[in-house]
Amino acid sequence: MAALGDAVGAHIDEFLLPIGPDTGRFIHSLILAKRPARILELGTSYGYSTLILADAAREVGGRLITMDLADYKQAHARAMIGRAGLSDVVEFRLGDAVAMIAEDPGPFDLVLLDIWKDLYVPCLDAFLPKLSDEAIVVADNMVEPVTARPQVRRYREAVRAIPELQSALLPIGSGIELSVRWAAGNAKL
Ligand SMILES: C[S@@+](CC[C@H](N)C(=O)[O-])C[C@H]1O[C@@H](n2cnc3c(N)ncnc32)[C@H](O)[C@@H]1O
Repeated sequence: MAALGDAVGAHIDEFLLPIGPDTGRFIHSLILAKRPARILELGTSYGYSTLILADAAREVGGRLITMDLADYKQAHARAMIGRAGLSDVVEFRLGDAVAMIAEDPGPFDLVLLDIWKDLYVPCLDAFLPKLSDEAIVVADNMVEPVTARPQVRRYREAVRAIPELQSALLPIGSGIELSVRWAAGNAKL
């Protein structure tokens, strides 16, 4: 079994690893309800979650920026988005997400964090100053896979230590941490 784990680890980049249908349905509903204007996806991969985010973004007149390091994955995702007639909703950005977030002026109204798990905290640090008031951050893989738990635990600790973010772990799909930015001065608080 250990050998199988090592073999999977060596080829992890080739697997699909999508958010799955439950998390997909949840985020789709969230977008229809909150109507974010500017959505950021960290981890395009082959476009499973990109299609869901883009479909919801189109319904509410929003735009999606999606980032990934792998050109061959984004090429596939771009083709799928084209076939779905969603190309005008999505902007594909290729490169290191942490660097590309730093270059973007923001604001971000909804973020899907589904990149390699050691990058969750660096990505959080990069997009935190660019979140709009009441922005939502959905971070995937809080429960599964088990091998990612030490890294996602560090993310949960980091996100819960930020006073302007209210956070909860939801048992949806692979486990998601849902955080909302409630800044001081928000009349709803
Ligand atoms: C779990 S997959 C994303 C799955 C996708 N959200 C879905 O539901 O189909 C994580 C992705 O993060 C990408 N990635 C890893 N390191 C990155 C980095 N430094 N910058 C941008 N993307 C990166 C990988 O290429 C991989 O496609």
